[in-house]
Amino acid sequence: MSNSNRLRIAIQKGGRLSKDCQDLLKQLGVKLNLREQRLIAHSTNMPIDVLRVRDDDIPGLVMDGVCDLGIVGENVLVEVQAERERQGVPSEVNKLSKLDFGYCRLALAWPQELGARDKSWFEGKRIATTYPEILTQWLKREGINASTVMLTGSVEVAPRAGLSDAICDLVSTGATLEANGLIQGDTILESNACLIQNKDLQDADKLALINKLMPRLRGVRQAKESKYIMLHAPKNKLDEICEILPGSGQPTLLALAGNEEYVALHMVSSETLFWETMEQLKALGANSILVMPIEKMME
Ligand SMILES: Nc1ncnc2c1ncn2[C@@H]1O[C@H](COP(=O)(O)OP(=O)(O)OP(=O)(O)O)[C@@H](O)[C@H]1O
Ligand SMILES: O=P(O)(O)OC[C@H]1O[C@H](OP(=O)(O)OP(=O)(O)O)[C@H](O)[C@@H]1O
Ligand SMILES: [Mg+2]
Repeated sequence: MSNSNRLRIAIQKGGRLSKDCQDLLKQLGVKLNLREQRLIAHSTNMPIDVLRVRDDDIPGLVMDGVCDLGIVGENVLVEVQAERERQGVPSEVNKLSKLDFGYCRLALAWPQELGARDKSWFEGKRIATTYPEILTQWLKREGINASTVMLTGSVEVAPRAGLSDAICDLVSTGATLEANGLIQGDTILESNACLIQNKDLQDADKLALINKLMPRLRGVRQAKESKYIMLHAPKNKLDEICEILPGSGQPTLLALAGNEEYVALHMVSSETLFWETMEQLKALGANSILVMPIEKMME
């Protein structure tokens, strides 16, 4: 168990998730004294310490109570959980929230020159992966008898190097597969970054701090999805204009100095305005249409 009375959060030190994690903590109002080489960063305005580690270590640190919270890809979380379950080691965590970054999928791929293949082709083949537990479970579910070759990096070069017949690796844009002459097959897991909590956490002060941060997290996410919309609308077309604005329950209407026919309409929309909607608004006589980002929200 963490013996510090400061909330300990594990994040990835370097790599795909580290910048998003640091940005998220900043948006939550956590000020950090980050020094590149340091393992621990202390918050200067909250009783929080941030541990910067390899992403593979994050689930275990949270499961074992070394850290109270962690931000990690679901792919790594599921892999570590499966490995621990097989070994009979505690593997539960509370998943507090899925986050809106780190989206990728774990997919099968094979050399392009083989052309289209179905699942049965994998029978008896060697598949290189960093995720042997997830892959083995999938192969079992599908009734495919194939062997896994564990590689911690450069999985995409394994077929060319003669280490395997196919791979099972993370894909986002597909550029890595393409650059290595591989075709993407079945997706076996979709993943986002997520926020996890040690399931035995009982310290009242730490729980209170988490309860303070969670509404902020929801507020950050809601703000990202919402827009503040302002426009000038002809009074006689207000109903039609409101009808095409997404989520315009109770817009604010303001008089325009020296203009009896128009009003200013302000509203928070739960989604952005597409160009097509803006063109429709314009056709109804609206003008000065502004769509602005919202930084924070609290309802
Ligand atoms: N191409 C991608 N696009 C978006 N997210 C990705 C992508 N590749 C990986 N991720 C997510 O980011 C996480 C970290 O990826 P990264 O490549 O930095 O890991 P790593 O090389 O294992 O780093 P570490 O040194 O921390 O072990 C992955 O586990 C996954 O959840
Ligand atoms: O489909 P793409 O957009 O090309 O992304 C997929 C690649 O991204 C990840 O690696 P990363 O670039 O993070 O480097 P790493 O292999 O050193 O971890 C992943 O392991 C793939 O190799
Ligand atoms: Mg890693």
